[in-house]
Amino acid sequence: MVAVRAARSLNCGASQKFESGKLTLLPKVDFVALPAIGTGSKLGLNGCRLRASSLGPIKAMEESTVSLENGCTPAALVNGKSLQQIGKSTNILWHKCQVDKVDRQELLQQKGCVIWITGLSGSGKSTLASALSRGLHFRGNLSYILDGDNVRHGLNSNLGFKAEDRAENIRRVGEVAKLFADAGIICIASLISPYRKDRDACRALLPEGDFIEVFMDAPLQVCEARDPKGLYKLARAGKIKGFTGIDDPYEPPLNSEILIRQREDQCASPSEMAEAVINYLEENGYLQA
Ligand SMILES: Nc1ncnc2c1ncn2[C@@H]1O[C@H](COP(=O)(O)OS(=O)(=O)O)[C@@H](OP(=O)(O)O)[C@H]1O
Ligand SMILES: Nc1ncnc2c1ncn2[C@@H]1O[C@H](COP(=O)(O)OP(=O)(O)O)[C@@H](O)[C@H]1O
Repeated sequence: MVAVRAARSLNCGASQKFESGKLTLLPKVDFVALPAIGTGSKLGLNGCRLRASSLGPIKAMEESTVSLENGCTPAALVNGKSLQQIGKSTNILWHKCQVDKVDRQELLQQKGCVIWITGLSGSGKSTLASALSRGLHFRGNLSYILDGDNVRHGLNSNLGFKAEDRAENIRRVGEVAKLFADAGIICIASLISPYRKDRDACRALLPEGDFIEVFMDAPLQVCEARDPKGLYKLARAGKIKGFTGIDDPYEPPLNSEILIRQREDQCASPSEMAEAVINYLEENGYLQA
């Protein structure tokens, strides 16, 4: 069963768009020939035009003067803007770009947001992420998946599974997802993300509504019976310590935007789950600029 908060819920029957597990091919995006860029020229995708305000000549660099106090300490002001300290970074300045999120969204004809899929190992997070990305692609919407397993192959390869490492894993993915959303992309983050506090911190990074939490509500028995990687077996045998659901906690969301309830005898197909999320996005205006 799939329950969607603030949008209509979906039952398990197949729909036209996802008949027999297949996605209907919708018209693809057309690319137009790009004119030479200069003052007043416009370029776009799908007939979309950039806002005229974006197209003025771009200054290579604002004249910046950093005055030094006492010979070595940077002053608090650069061109009237104050330098900041963020965490361990001192004397940093936020640079604004002439092309902003609204411009990128107009180009892509969609709104950037984060679909955050959380649940136990084996609950179907990666399966949903993949079906969703495919469904969006065939509709002409740009998405990108940040999968926990995959991100741990690179950006987060220095992190393990202790609570602090999981928290840092989620924090980094939350920050990257925020950048993707700012790029106008529908970012699909698929991680166990077992702690409520860490997920809520990611939610707080984004504008209201742009963090859409999807809870894969599959009981441990269902996930353990699936055990596609054999990890539950190893955890039960004591060969993996601190495995989520076995000897490490999972805190389910209390109020996720979308709930996907899976039981042995009642399980929506991957394309039905994807359709529920796409419906939510459509009904909440994310699939148009
Ligand atoms: N101790 C322990 N606990 C849970 N999971 C473990 C563990 N060790 C390895 N794995 C594998 O790592 C995948 C989860 O990575 P995540 O980045 O999503 O985890 S977390 O959000 O930081 O908790 C997870 O992938 P999924 O099965 O796709 O969820 C597991 O394959
Ligand atoms: N809706 C579903 N119905 C039946 N099996 C599913 C469903 N979603 C996922 N599975 C199966 O469950 C297993 C775990 O799915 P996966 O997406 O890898 O989970 P996770 O990413 O949460 O670890 C896979 O073998 C997958 O084929």
